[in-house]
Amino acid sequence: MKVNKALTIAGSDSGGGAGIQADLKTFQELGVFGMSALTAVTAQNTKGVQGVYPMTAEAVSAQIQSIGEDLRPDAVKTGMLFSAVIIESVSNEIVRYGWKNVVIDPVMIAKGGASLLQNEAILAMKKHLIPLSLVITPNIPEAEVLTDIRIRSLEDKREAAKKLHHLGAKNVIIKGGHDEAKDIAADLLFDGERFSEFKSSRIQTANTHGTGCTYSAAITAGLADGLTVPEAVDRAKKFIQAAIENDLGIGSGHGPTNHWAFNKRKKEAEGYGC
Ligand SMILES: Nc1ncnc2c1ncn2[C@@H]1O[C@H](COP(=O)(O)OP(=O)(O)O)[C@@H](O)[C@H]1O
Ligand SMILES: Cc1ncc(COP(=O)(O)OP(=O)(O)O)c(N)n1
Repeated sequence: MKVNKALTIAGSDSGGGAGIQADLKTFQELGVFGMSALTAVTAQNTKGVQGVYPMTAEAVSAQIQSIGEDLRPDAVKTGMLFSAVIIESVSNEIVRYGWKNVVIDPVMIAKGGASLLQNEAILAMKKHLIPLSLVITPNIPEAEVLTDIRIRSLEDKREAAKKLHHLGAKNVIIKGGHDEAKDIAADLLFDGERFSEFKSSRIQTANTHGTGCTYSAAITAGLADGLTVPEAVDRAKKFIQAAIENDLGIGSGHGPTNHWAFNKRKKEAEGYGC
């Protein structure tokens, strides 16, 4: 049996809804063997982030090397990277191992407003990491910071996507979660030549903690499985839609999504449901 493997390089969310916990749950649900390199520990729950405790850049490199020297991932994603030195170490390791299926979720700010990336790290992300990406998945505020384009329309999104492609990302997905006035959650994909949109109905809920992490992890799992970028995005969109629609209703703030929902729905469709 061929086992497909995916690595997440990201921060820990003690509340389990975002970060490395969301990534590993998503990998598991999509049948991919999950591995992790921790960049920071956050004390976090559905109400917000109470503390951020970064790892040293050496510790991040050492974890990635342990995986690179032995288990060899089929796809890699990055999430919260926190500092310029961690970004440089991660970029160096990606180059060292020649990893190509690289998904960058340029995590900057948690839903409650806490900063998960230092301001001076943005330049390092643009210079060192984005050129190594097969896919980058910014939300609208992140795309605005990375491109200096104010995004108010589809045309603005297209301009921002082109600029991110110019920075070296082979495929750019600008996510529509923050377009709250629209009843459709539309994610725009640009592959350097063509634009396409992946759409779903917008669900009215406060329980969207970790949507970006879960979505980018699902794309990474798809790439590890050998799907093309559009195929991986299409499946990831269905995965996140099911996860938001069936939220767990736990915690008193922005609750987590439901990582079981996609497979539960699939099993029910196949006649295994109760
Ligand atoms: N309320 C919602 N209803 C349906 N889909 C959503 C909703 N909020 C976010 N999404 C989807 O979740 C994924 C993550 O998007 P987004 O929430 O913008 O990321 P982030 O967590 O990084 O801010 C995207 O596919 C987006 O379209
Ligand atoms: C440790 C950690 N990493 C990433 C995030 C951000 O997750 P995201 O999927 O963007 O969801 P929200 O924070 O916006 O709900 C995080 N919170 N913690």
